Amino acid sequence: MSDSSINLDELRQRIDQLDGDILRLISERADCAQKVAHVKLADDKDAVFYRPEREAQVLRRIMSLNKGPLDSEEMARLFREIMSACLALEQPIKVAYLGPEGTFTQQAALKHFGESAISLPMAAIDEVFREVEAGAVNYGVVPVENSTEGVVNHTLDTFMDSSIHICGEVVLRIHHHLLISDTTRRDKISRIYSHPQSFGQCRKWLDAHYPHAERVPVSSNAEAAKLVKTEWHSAAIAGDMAAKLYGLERIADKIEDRPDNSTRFLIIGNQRVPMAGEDKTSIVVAMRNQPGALHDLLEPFHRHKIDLTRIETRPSRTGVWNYVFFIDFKGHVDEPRVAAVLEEVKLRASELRVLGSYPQGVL
Ligand SMILES: O=C(O)C(=O)C[C@]1(C(=O)O)C=C[C@@H](O)C=C1
Repeated sequence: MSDSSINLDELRQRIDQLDGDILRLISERADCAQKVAHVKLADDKDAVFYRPEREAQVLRRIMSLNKGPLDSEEMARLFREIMSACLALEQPIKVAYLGPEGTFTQQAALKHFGESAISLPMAAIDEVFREVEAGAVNYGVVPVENSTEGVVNHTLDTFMDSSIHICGEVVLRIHHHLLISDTTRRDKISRIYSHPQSFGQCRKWLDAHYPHAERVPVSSNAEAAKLVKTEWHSAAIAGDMAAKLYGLERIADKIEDRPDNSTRFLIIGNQRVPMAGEDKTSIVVAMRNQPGALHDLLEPFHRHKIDLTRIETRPSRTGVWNYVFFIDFKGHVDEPRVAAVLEEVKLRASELRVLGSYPQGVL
C-alpha cells in the first residue's frame, strides 16, 4: 500500500467519524425544534411555527461565524436545508407560488423555504394571494421586480385589493438559457418561446444571434419549455429548473444581457413579523392630487435619515387613491424612528397602509 492510500484510508475514517458527529448533532437539533413546537403550542393553540425573523438571525449568525474553507453562502445554504427539515418536523409548510412547475418563482420559493417545504404551483399572481388569504396555504411567493425589466405591476396592483402581509423577500440571480428538445432541428430554429420579461432580459443576445426567429410570448418560462417538446423548429428561453423538468438541452448558456440580472420575490402571509435586526418595510401610500405631493411624502424620510430602497408609482384605481406610491425602506415599524415617520406620513396622505416589516433577504 502506498503512503497516499494509507492517508486516504485515514482521511476517510476521519470523515466517517465526523459524519457520525454531524448526524448526532443534527438529530439533537431536530429534537430541540420539536420541543420548540411544543412550547409554541402550549402558549397558543393557533401557534405560528415558521419564524422568518429567527431564521434570518440563524443564517446571519452562521455566515458571520464561518471561517471557511466553504464560503459563507454555501454554509448558509446547508443550514437553510437543516432548518427547513426541522420546521417540517414542527409543521409541514405549504407554499403557493406563481407556477407552473419549473418557474424561477418556484426556485425562489425553494431557496427561501428549503426543500422540505411543500410547494404548490398557481396559475396566476391573484391566485397565490387568494390561496394565502383563504388559509389554504401558509405562505405565497410572487415576483415583484427585476433588475433589468423593472417592476412586476400585477403584483403591486394585487396588494391594493388585499389585506395580506409581506413576511420576507428573496433575491434570485436569473440565468436564462436557450433550450431545445431532442427532436429540434437546431439549424432550423424559426420560433422562440418565452415569458415577455425574459425576452426583455435577453433582447440584445436575441438580436445578435436569432434576429429572424419569431419571438412568441407565453405565460411563463416553464410553459415555453413545455411547448418546445412538441415542435421541431422551436426553442425556448428558460432557466435550469425548467430545462431539467422537461429534459431539454442547453444550446446557449447565460444569454441574459446583464450578468447581474436578478429578480426580487416577496413572501406573503397572514402574520406580522417581529424585528430581526436588519429589516425592511413596505408601505403603500395615496396622496391627494396637488402640487408638491411627492415632496411632502418623502420629506419626513429624509429628515429622519431613513434609507429608501425603492419607490414606484401606480395609477389610482379608485377616487381616493389619486396617486399611489409603493415605498420600501430600511427599518422596522417597531423602531421608534420608523413609527415617527409613519405618523407624519399618515397626516399628509389620504391613505397609508403598511404592507409589512420583514427581514432583508439573507441568501
Ligand atoms: O426558533 C424557532 O422558533 C424554531 O421553530 C426553530 C427553527 C430552527 O430550526 O432553528 C425552525 C423553524 C423556525 O422558522 C425558526 C427556527
